[in-house]
Amino acid sequence: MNNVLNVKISFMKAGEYTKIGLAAKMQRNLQEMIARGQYRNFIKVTMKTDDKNTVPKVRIAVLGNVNVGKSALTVRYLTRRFIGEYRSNTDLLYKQIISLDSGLLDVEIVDISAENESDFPMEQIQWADACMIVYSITNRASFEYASRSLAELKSLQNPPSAYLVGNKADLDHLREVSEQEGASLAASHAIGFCEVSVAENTPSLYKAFERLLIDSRGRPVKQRKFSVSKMIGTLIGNNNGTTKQIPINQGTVVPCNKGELHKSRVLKRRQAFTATASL
Ligand SMILES: Nc1nc2c(ncn2[C@@H]2O[C@H](COP(=O)(O)OP(=O)(O)OP(=O)(O)O)[C@@H](O)[C@H]2O)c(=O)[nH]1
Repeated sequence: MNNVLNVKISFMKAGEYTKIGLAAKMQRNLQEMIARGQYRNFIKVTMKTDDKNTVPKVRIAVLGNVNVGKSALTVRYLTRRFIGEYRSNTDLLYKQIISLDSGLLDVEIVDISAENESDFPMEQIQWADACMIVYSITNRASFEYASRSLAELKSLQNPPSAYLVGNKADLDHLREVSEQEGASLAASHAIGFCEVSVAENTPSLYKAFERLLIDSRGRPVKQRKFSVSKMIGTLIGNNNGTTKQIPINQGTVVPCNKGELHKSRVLKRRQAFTATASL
């Protein structure tokens, strides 16, 4: 049995839909090969596109206090599924091509693990074009964290677009924050707001993400330190043992170790792309 299969394809002339379709087809074939046991440990598909023909990129940071449902919310948006438990203390980078009425968007979402309440994750916020601020309606401290985060955003010179989400609306009997308080906080920052239950699949969650994507597309492109490599990467199986794949449906997840992130890992991720797993 082969342990390693490394596949690299370059489509220089094909249109975006063709490239994405071909990459998805190749990914499916590879998954079948793994299922048949032909390759065990490590499979990588890299698709390079020419620089001129790229899908616009939008980066979203999902920010909120611990346990408010940031990971569940992000995965719900990307996969329409609810997954109850996630590893804490790990920032996760999700990549997915999303189709809006206005065209395709290459969306990257960082789900920021709020390890230390007093530390505002400035690096990730500066990286992002847009920010989804999440609190739990059952936890007042998380609402206060959201309020502080919005104040921090306001103080930035070029703040990302933002949207406020009150999660766990299904737990109304445990409610500590009224819907009116959420709406007022959002209104005071002139941003959108909705309450959702990620567990129960509230449709307004999708609209909230869409709003953020549309808002951030209308903003000037951020000047970034690092050039963008045009890559859709998929890595399935085990790699070096420091990161763990989270295979969820179709797409891409990059788990980033906390320590690494704090050393600008996310900002440098295009230079040192470590691991992606199929969503
Ligand atoms: N009842 C209910 N539980 C939810 C909902 N969303 C998330 N949860 C639960 O809340 C807990 C925390 O969810 P996570 O997605 O891990 O929260 P997080 O904000 O990413 O947590 P950290 O990574 O620790 O900061 C899990 O037990 C989820 O199952 C919801 O809408 N309703």
